[in-house]
Amino acid sequence: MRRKKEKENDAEKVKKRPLMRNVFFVYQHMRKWLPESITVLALNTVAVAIAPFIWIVVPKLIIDELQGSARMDWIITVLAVTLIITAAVHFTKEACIGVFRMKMARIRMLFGLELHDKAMNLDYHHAENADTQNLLNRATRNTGNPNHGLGGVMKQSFSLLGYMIGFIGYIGIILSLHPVVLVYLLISVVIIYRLKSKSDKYRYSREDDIRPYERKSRYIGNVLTDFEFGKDTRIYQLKTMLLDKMERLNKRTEGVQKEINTKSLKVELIDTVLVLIRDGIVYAYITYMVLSGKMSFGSFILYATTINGFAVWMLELMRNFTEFRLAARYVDDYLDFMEIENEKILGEPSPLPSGNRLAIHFDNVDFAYPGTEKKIFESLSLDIPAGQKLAVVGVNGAGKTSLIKLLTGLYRPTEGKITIEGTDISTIPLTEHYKLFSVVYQEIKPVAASISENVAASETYDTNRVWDAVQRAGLGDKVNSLGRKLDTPLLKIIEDDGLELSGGENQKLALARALYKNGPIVILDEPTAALDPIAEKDIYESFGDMIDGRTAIFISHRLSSTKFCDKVAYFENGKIEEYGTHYELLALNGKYAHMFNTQAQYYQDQKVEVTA
Ligand SMILES: Nc1ncnc2c1ncn2[C@@H]1O[C@H](COP(=O)(O)OP(=O)(O)OP(=O)(O)O)[C@@H](O)[C@H]1O
Repeated sequence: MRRKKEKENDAEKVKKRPLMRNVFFVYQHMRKWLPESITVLALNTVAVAIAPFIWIVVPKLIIDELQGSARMDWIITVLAVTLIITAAVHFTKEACIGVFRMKMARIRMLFGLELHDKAMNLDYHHAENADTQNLLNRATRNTGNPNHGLGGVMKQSFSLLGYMIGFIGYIGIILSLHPVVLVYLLISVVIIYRLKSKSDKYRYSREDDIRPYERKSRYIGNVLTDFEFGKDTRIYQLKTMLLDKMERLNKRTEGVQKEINTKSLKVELIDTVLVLIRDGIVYAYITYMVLSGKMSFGSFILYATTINGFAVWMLELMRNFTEFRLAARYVDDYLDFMEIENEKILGEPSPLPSGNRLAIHFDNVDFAYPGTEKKIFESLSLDIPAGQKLAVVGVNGAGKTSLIKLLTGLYRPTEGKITIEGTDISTIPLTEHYKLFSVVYQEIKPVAASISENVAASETYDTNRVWDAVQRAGLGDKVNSLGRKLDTPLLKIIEDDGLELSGGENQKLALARALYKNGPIVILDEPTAALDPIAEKDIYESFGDMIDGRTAIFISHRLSSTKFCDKVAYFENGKIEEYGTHYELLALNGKYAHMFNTQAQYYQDQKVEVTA
């Protein structure tokens, strides 16, 4: 089973982008964003390539000179020049490391910004898709971890070219010793390298198995530490269940990691034995050459330091190269995410319908959520004339919120079309389309920013308009009672004195945001669920004023609220079962009337009980 999976993974790898393409992708961006980073890279390359040879060549020169004419002034000059060059090379390397580290951090941040921008602009259905979330997690490691993917390519490039040039220098010296020695050294290096890259490939493929465990475990970690889950986790004692789940996930992760480690340990062992044999043979050969008088003592020192340095150099080069290759492979994760395509608009882009009174038409719409079979809507048709206030009601799961998701463009119908003022919405670019709607959802999450910024959804805003929206949404008194008024920061997550609003206050804030946006189509999805009865009554009474003649859709389980709407559509299983005014539907005495009476009866019974 595992074999099969490994093969599948390998086959998938073959389909991946060429590694050099990934590397050039990183270099292109380095050049585009911070061209000086390439200069630093080049300087460091020269320093790295020169450094080891200074103290390989100079001892030979000095020993040969001592055994020959022994000119002290010559020796002192060589030593002085060598010391100056060593100091310059050392300083260049150190300075480059510091500067390059800063440049890399900046470039990773810029890659991160592009990633966030992409994530925010992805079609909404991706936000609910586990595969896309996995891709995003993998892509985020590229920008968050300096050793991984994009960061890894930059980091490993820093010394890699220097090591490669130095490698050529080593080859030249060893070739002058004996070509067979060079061939032998190279063969052993190739064997070790192949073993290591196989082990790295295995690691890469097995990390795919770990990822879902990590994601689930991270989710549980968030639930356990998130303020918002605090009540549920305590009252229902969810802690034990969640910790047990987390423990199981961590054990699975550990299991896979153990298999990966065992494999790389075996490779390390073979590597050590090969290095031992390799060095043993070469040292025996040069010792023999000196003893038989075929090599000077100076040359012995030269070759001994070369062979010694070569082994360390090769290991560094291989490690560097392997990590460079691996990092370049992981750049795929970033590109996979960045290359996710949004659905294209159909045909020529249409301009946004203009005006504040827009008619909406659902024309034979079919819809199933991506990756699911079940049709939520089948041949659904619905007309909402311009300026109409439509109440959408029905039991849980009837499709009310799905209707809104389709209208606002978060999902696209599988069949049929939705038009606004006759324009098929699938021909309107989404960023334009979103401008049409002022929506208040049942669940609202303010962001950690000031009240004004939350209302205006921007750092720049018109304070008078923000005040107006806040007051109309019924939040005026609350804001007036705060020391910093509209500038009060929300949430404690960033500011210590951040304000935590109650559920109902949050809903009023969402209402204020919708009023501020002033979109021509207003959608209220259970906007009063968390409001107290007085606030709810105030909102209903000012509903007409808030809507101000716009087309509005009002989803609510509180059927008394539908009285404020022109029409009511009663949904069941994705179909409109009943349609008419509130009073028409009551007179019909069907499902809507039954639901309404059930709710009303509950209140009447309470009244009777209290009177009794
Ligand atoms: N992202 C999704 N993927 C798959 N199915 C979904 C998704 N969101 C909702 N559904 C399914 O679509 C159906 C309709 O859900 P929808 O949220 O539209 O109902 P609703 O009428 O708004 O319910 P409620 O009154 O509880 O808010 C439900 O069966 C639900 O399970």
